[in-house]
Amino acid sequence: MSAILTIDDLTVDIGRPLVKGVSLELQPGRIQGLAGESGSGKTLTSLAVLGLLPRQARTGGSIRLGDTQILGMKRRELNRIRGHRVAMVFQDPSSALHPQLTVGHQLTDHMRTHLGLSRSAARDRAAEMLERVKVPAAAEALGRYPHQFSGGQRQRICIAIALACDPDVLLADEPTTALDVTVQAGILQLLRDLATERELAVLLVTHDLGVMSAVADDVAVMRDGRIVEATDRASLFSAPQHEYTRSLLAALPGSRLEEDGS
Ligand SMILES: Nc1ncnc2c1ncn2[C@@H]1O[C@H](COP(=O)(O)OP(=O)(O)OP(=O)(O)O)[C@@H](O)[C@H]1O
Repeated sequence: MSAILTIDDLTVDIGRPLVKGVSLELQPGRIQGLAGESGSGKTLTSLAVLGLLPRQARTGGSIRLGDTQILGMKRRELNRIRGHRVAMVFQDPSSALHPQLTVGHQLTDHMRTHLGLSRSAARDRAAEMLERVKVPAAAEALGRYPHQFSGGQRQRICIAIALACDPDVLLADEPTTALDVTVQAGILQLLRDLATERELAVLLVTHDLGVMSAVADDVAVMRDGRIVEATDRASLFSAPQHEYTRSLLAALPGSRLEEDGS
């Protein structure tokens, strides 16, 4: 299958080299995990895809969406791609939503801008999207404000907004880290289902290999700006090749228990 997004030998330098030759391919319907400890360059890699790096950042290599080179694209051109063909979900759903605008307003604004839908068509689609991400009482939910929802429901709303314009690629940066453990699994399952049914290519950035083991098809492990290991999920967890990957796996709660024999 051909890649929808291809990152090739990406470098990011902000006063010093921070991403040092990262290559990744995202395929439709698959979740590509990007793991590694804090500061390894995961977020800078996803920000580069969105063209959201700080102005002083110098980049090298290429990022192609289909056949289009998007690294170094002008802001105006990127705005058309961002939110429409490439969408994003961040760690903290509370700060991603505007507190003083209803959920319906935020969902429909986005669709009207990118898809040119009429007010009523956008509203119908917004209700459908909320239903799909399993926000209860979707039609009434459109008239409510973000603070009237739980953290997990807010993240579902962010996912609905991200997917409202039917993007090809979803970048999810620590999408469950800010959430209660009890709701994390539901959000991950939702991402898994959406990737499959919408042929969505997902880049899932997280430091948590437990999250990776739940949903990623493929996992790349980053350390100090480089990918040190990239393989399918089963191989990574059953036969990690790199010492650093093994140390990350050993830090997972389940493996500690196994080592203790308890
Ligand atoms: N605007 C910036 N200016 C200078 N250095 C930066 C900037 N943004 C990030 N860095 C540095 O780049 C490195 C990689 O950061 P990045 O946020 O990509 O890591 P990460 O793997 O996503 O970690 P985390 O999980 O903590 O977000 C870190 O050393 C960080 O301090």
